[in-house]
Amino acid sequence: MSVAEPAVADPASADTVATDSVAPSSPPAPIASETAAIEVVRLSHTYKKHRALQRMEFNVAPGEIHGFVGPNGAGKTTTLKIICTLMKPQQGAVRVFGRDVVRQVHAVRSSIGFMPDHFSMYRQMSVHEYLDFFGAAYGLPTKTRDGVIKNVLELTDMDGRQDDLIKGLSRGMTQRVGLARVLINDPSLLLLDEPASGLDPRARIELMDILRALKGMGKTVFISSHILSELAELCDAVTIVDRGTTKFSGSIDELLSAAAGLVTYRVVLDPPRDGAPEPENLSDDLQAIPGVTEVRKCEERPGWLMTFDRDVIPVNEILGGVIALGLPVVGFAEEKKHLNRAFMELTAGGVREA
Ligand SMILES: Nc1ncnc2c1ncn2[C@@H]1O[C@H](COP(=O)(O)OP(=O)(O)OP(=O)(O)O)[C@@H](O)[C@H]1O
Repeated sequence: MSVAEPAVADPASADTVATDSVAPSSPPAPIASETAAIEVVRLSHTYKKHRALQRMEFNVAPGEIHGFVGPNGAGKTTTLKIICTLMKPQQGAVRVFGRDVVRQVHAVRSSIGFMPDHFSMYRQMSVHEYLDFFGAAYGLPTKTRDGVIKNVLELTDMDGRQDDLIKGLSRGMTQRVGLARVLINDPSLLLLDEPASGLDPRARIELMDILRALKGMGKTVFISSHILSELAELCDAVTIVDRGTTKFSGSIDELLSAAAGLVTYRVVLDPPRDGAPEPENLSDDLQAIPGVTEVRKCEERPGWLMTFDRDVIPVNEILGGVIALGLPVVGFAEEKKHLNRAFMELTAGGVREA
């Protein structure tokens, strides 16, 4: 990593670093609030003879958390590397806050923080030494670095861990240090390639909470994953890609309506008093409600998952059917997990379950 030209990622992972940049002679012009955080326009990329991206097209609005989802080999990492200026677009254009990733590479780099899917850490360093190293690489003056490091450790819920050695950290903690690293230059846009991969459920939830807090600070978060359900609760919008093409790009609500009529609702019942068992045949009773196609117990949270086709039977009739059974209903809400079904329809490859 060069100090004068802070890399936004592990340079070793770059295939073709964009080098024909034009150094800005004056500070970049202010960004209009309506300018898209990311614009990908008819982006194509071929590795030797293998076409990885074919006229990929989508926009990311500023301030949103935007999921980038696709099966293995769909082209997510290639797209991310082009957005973060580690590779040049062969065809098409990419702009970050209105700035071209080839012609305005310095301005783009100063506005982004990229966390690759695999990144090497200096395992013998303490957390503070590691972040201080990257702070220096980003050109932060020595006297301000400690304050910045304190801030990014707070943001990533790592305060008090600055003296821990990186080699002793769990995978979840290591990911947080990686996130702290990309926050060092206070980027407006975070590009995160599969940040939740390999994390246990608790670490995933904690990571998602941190990303929500970063959104609350006005940052735009672009996050890739194989797993749509992992992002559904987090994201405002999602782009689904398969075999290098965009299959869907829009809000989660638009994705829901683009999906087939099949939906899953989670019904939560007031638990029986004094540890008494749930009513017998509960599953069969729910299954017997007209229009219900599948019933199963929710594994992660309390409640039962009921699947039905809302184009065939209105949601309120299903709820009416549950209440008519005399069950003490305390919750009835749509499960975003059935987005997986939309994903399966939109992609040929399918989704890897968490
Ligand atoms: N350096 C490379 N040389 C040749 N082919 C490559 C190279 N990098 C990626 N590819 C191929 O390009 C396609 C897109 O790969 P990419 O890594 O962008 O997909 P991805 O969606 O990130 O996949 P994954 O989720 O598995 O990381 C894949 O078929 C992949 O094998």
